[in-house]
This record gives sequence, C-alpha cells and structure tokens, in this order.
Amino acid sequence: MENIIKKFLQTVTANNPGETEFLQAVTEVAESIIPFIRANDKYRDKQLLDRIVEPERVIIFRVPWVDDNNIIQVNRGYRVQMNSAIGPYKGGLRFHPTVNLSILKFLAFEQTFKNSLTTLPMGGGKGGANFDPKGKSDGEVMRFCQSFMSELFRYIGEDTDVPAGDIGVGEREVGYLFGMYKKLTNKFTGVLTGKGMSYGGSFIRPEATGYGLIYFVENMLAAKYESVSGKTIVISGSGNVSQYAAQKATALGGKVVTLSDSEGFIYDKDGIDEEKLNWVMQLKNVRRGRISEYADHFKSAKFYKDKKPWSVECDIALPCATQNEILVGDAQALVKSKVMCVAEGANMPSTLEAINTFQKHKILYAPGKASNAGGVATSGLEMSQNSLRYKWTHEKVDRKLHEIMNNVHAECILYGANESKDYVDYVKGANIAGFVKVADAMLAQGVV
Ligand SMILES: NC(=O)C1=CN([C@@H]2O[C@H](COP(=O)(O)OP(=O)(O)OC[C@H]3O[C@@H](n4cnc5c(N)ncnc54)[C@H](OP(=O)(O)O)[C@@H]3O)[C@@H](O)[C@H]2O)C=CC1
Ligand SMILES: O=C(O)CCC(=O)C(=O)O
Repeated sequence: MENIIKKFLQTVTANNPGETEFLQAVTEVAESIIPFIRANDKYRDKQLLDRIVEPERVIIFRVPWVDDNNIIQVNRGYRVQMNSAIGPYKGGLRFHPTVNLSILKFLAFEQTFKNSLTTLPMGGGKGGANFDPKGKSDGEVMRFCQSFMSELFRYIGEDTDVPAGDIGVGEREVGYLFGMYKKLTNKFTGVLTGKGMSYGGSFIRPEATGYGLIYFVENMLAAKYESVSGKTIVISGSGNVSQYAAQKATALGGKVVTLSDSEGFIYDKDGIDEEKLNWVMQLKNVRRGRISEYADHFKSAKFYKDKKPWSVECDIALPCATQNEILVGDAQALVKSKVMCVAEGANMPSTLEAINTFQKHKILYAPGKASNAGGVATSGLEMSQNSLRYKWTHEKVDRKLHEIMNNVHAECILYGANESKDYVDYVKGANIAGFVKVADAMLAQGVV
C-alpha cells in the first residue's frame, strides 16, 4: 500500500512542481483515501483521486486599480474551480499578499471534501488575489474589488460558482464585489454568500464558522463525557473565525485566554470575557487595529511580539488564523501541556508532522475540513434562502447549523473510529466521508 501511495504522490508532485501547500493537502487525503479505494471494488481502477486532484478549471487574471495617490497598481486574481460533481463550485475568496496558486489549490481541494461533508449540494472552489487590504482606505478596497469582479463575473453565477469571504474578505469586500456583479450583469442573484443582512445575507453566516467549530468541539468532548464548560481555551487569530469561536466558547462557560494576529499574541490570565471580546470586535472590524493594543487597554493581559500562543497551558487549542501555524514543535508543546482537544477553525493550520504528533498521543484532533465546515454550510443555507427569496430566522439557521455540525461529527465517527471504538481518527473519517459522496456522483456522471 505504501508504494502505491508513494507512486501516486510522485505523479502529483511531478505535475504540480513547487506547489508545497497543495501537495501537503493531497498527501493527507491520499494516505486515508487510497487504502479505502483499494478495499472497495466500486471505487477501484476508476482513477477517481487522479481526477479529483486535477482542477476542472483555473482562471488567472490581471487586476489593475488606482490607489489614493493616483498610482496604478496591479495584482493577480485567481479562481480555482476544483470539482462540480455534487453542485456549483463554492468556496471563499482570500485577499492576502501570500496568495498564490498552490495555496488556492490546496484550499479548493480541501473545500471539495468539506462541502461534501455538509451534505449540501456544493462543489469545491476557492479564489482570491495577492492584494493586501491592510492599511488600504475604503476607497482603495472598493476600487480593487470592482476591478477584481470586472473579470471574475464572466465565470461565476448562482448556479455555476458562488464565492464568499475568507482571509481579508469580509462583509465590506463582499458588498463591493456584489455591487459590481449586479451592475455588470443587471441581475440580483445569490451569486455571493456572506452578504450583508440588508441585501440577501443570512442570519448566523458571520458567526457560523466559529459557532460551528464549537458545536463540533462539544461533540468531540461529549464522547469523553466532557464539555467546553470550565475549560481553558487557546485561540489563534483575531478575525472572523476566532471572534465567534471565542464568543460561543465563552457563552458555554469556557475561558478563552489568547488571541493573536500576524504580529504576535495576547495572553489574558483573567480570560477574554464578552465585554473584552466586544472591544476586540470593535478594534478588528471597525478600527482595523492590531491585537497588541489589547494589552495596552486591559491590564490583565500581556502581548508577546512575533510569538504564537501554543506554549500557553490549555485544555483546548483552536488554531483559527492560517495554514501551517502549528509546526511539530508547537504540537509537542501542546501535548506537553496536556491539551485534551485540538480542533481547527483555520484551513490546514497543522503540518503533517504536527497531526502525527497529536494522533500518536491520542489527542482528540479534528481537521479543518470537518470542524470549520459550519461557515460554508451556512453559506449553503444562504443560497437556499436566496433561491426561495426568503429569510429564515436567526434561531432556525442556528438550529440547522448545529444539526449539520452534529451530522459532520457523526460521519467522522462512522468512517474514523478504530475497531475498539476508543479513538477516532477524524482525518480518516472526514476524508472518507467527504470522498464517498463526490466519488459516487462522479461515477454516475461518467468520465467528464
Ligand atoms: N471566514 C470563514 O467563514 C472561514 C474561514 N476559514 C479559515 O479560517 C482562517 C481565518 O479566516 P478568517 O477569520 O475568515 O480571516 P480574517 O481575515 O477575518 O482573520 C484572519 C486572522 O488570521 C491572522 N493571520 C492571517 N494570516 C496570518 C499569518 N500568516 N500569520 C499569523 N496570523 C495570520 C490575521 O492577522 P492579521 O490581521 O495580522 O493578518 C487575522 O487575525 C483561515 O484559514 C480561513 O481559510 C475556514 C472556514 C470558513
Ligand atoms: O462560505 C463559503 O463559501 C466559503 C467558506 C470557506 O472559504 C471555507 O470553508 O474555507
């Protein structure tokens, strides 16, 4: 089996030179899917994984725009349309200076499995640009978004490809993108999700990834007769996912002690309660400031410049910033501090070695494609509401989100529990459960 996996990965490596993040994501999936395919005649010799790793389409385009000093700037825009076997391409847009094809291919690949896990009819896609919204005026961000959409609009649509937010793309950016799409096509449709509440957005979509993460963690802990209540929780990042994970964890009686951004982390020994979190939301979503300011404002906190929070003692660790933020040494530090559960709000925040470390020590570990699926699931609910031209209540969407996360967890157990049922390999469980639905649809649709 090892040789078959090795040969497959050699081919993917040769076909995608230098795409380290994409190869990392494929390696993690191949290790659990190839043995499953070989053990099931239905999936054998159909080159399913060979087809899934090849994007159906990649669009790369120029994004010229004019900054506030009247200087012309140029960025590169992308949309990776990875797999449409079970529905229109669906996945966020990332605006960050590090964006490149490898990163967007890894995200689109993971998204294919994640979206399948939600059981909603959404294929996998991802896009973005190497544009940095940090430090830009609202006017600059608007002009960039308009230029980005003036090319992307040809390739998307409510039944074709439905983008949303990701790092650097929040409600402000989605608003500008939607406005330009509407102007260019003269259509008011559910072409983007994460929209504002006044023009077709869904209740709970802003909260969904963070809330869904905590619903998933509650499921993981319940199997050990534990809960979030009374636990010390370390969170990285301070953006959308981190904020709402912190909010829900605190509401359930957990004590969140860290948040971070790309300049370092803050540790608040007294916990980041609701009032302090509201202050953070104002800082990050309105003033667009740095997390270090928290330690200037709250005397119970200390700022650790250029450091990550993984050496802080905790029961639960929730990486919610970016890919590969937990290296093997960080995983070892968490194991040493007797972490009970690590659940990913970010996409692929743990390296393969870090995942091995958690699993070797039988830590409850959930990969992002399962534990952060609540965001895209609620985007799927936003699409349903847009098709219905209707808006469900806050309570109804939250209840549906909760049910979906319970179901994603159950699917992971189904395919990931070991024979003696005393440990769940959530990586294996999520990969196989996500694969089955996509593979069945691909088989039914022929070689296309
Ligand atoms: N938004 C969503 O619905 C979903 C998001 N995700 C994933 O969750 C993660 C966070 O996304 P989201 O909260 O939406 O994004 P935001 O842009 O709202 O926040 C991102 C946060 O991560 C920090 N960060 C970004 N890059 C780095 C880096 N290289 N090193 C250290 N910190 C970094 C940012 O700090 P700074 O401001 O300094 O850059 C910021 O605090 C991403 O991995 C995303 O793919 C997954 C599912 C859904
Ligand atoms: O809501 C969406 O469509 C995208 C969410 C996303 O980007 C993700 O799940 O990583």
